[in-house]
Amino acid sequence: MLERLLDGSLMPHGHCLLWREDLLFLHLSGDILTFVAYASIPAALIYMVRKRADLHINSFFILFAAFIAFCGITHAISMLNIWYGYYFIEGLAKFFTGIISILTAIMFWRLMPTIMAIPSSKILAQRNDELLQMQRQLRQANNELEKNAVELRNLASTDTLTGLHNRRLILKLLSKDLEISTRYNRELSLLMVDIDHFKNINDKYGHQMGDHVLSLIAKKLEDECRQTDLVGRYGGEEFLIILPETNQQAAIELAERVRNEVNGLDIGLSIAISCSIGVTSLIKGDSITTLIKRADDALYQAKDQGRNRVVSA
Ligand SMILES: Nc1nc2c(ncn2[C@@H]2O[C@H](COP(=O)(O)OP(=O)(O)OP(=O)(O)O)[C@@H](O)[C@H]2O)c(=O)[nH]1
Repeated sequence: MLERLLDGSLMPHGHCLLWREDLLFLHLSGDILTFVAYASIPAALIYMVRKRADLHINSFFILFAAFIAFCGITHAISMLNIWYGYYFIEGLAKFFTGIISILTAIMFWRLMPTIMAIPSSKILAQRNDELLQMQRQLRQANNELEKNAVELRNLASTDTLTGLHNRRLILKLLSKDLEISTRYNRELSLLMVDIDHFKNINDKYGHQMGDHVLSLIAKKLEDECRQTDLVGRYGGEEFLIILPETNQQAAIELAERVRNEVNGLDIGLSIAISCSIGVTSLIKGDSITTLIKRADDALYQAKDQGRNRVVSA
């Protein structure tokens, strides 16, 4: 075998293409088309890699571009060798193409798990649907949470029996009004309303009737006040009315009207309903504690003087 190689009988005879034009055309056109394609594919791959730097298989695409480029070069040289004899250069190009092909094949197989893990467009569409559904559910849950939060806020600030502001909120509002009135030197008055002998109603007619009377009186207080006045339930049968921009005289007049209306309530009970009211107005240097204390003291005096009356501090 070695002797046959050395004596020259195994050496190829060259590309004479049998001296036929049709074969020449066939080979040439095939090589030209392949060369054009092999030149444009690496350009497309490099363009893609530059635009999609986020893809983690970009090193494979670069190697693949080099592999295609070398294949193109081999085809180009084989065209030249139809007329010339650059067989060494062609052999060299084929050799490097072979090496780069092997590297590409190895890298391709190594990347196979990564490529297989890329989800198909069908799976992506399915996941997208799932995400959209989750988003809808989250939005719905969020709406319910917001609704609950509003309800909780109302519960935290509203007295459930009467629907008035509860003690926490009315004190907070009073503190705010006090601050504003003090700063801008405005008038502010306060009524402390307490139902007289309320215990008797509970004792005689039961707690449920007591609740009913409480809510009727609460409604009456609200009806008698202006929109800008603030009515709250301060304790069991005790109410606080904040009267912004109201002087003592106007507050006493309102208190008398309220007392009269409550006294005139006809609930069909044998016990007459009445209330006592302590009135006070803001004076310089007042704090929420001194203001409430004065209203409370006035209320105490009203009770002391026989109830169903208004006392101003
Ligand atoms: N039905 C009902 N009763 C309540 C509520 N909160 C407090 N009370 C009752 O209100 C009554 C208050 O009684 P007292 O503090 O003795 O006062 P009073 O009977 O109104 O007498 P004076 O205030 O002195 O005129 C008690 O019997 C409490 O149980 C409530 O939410 N519903």
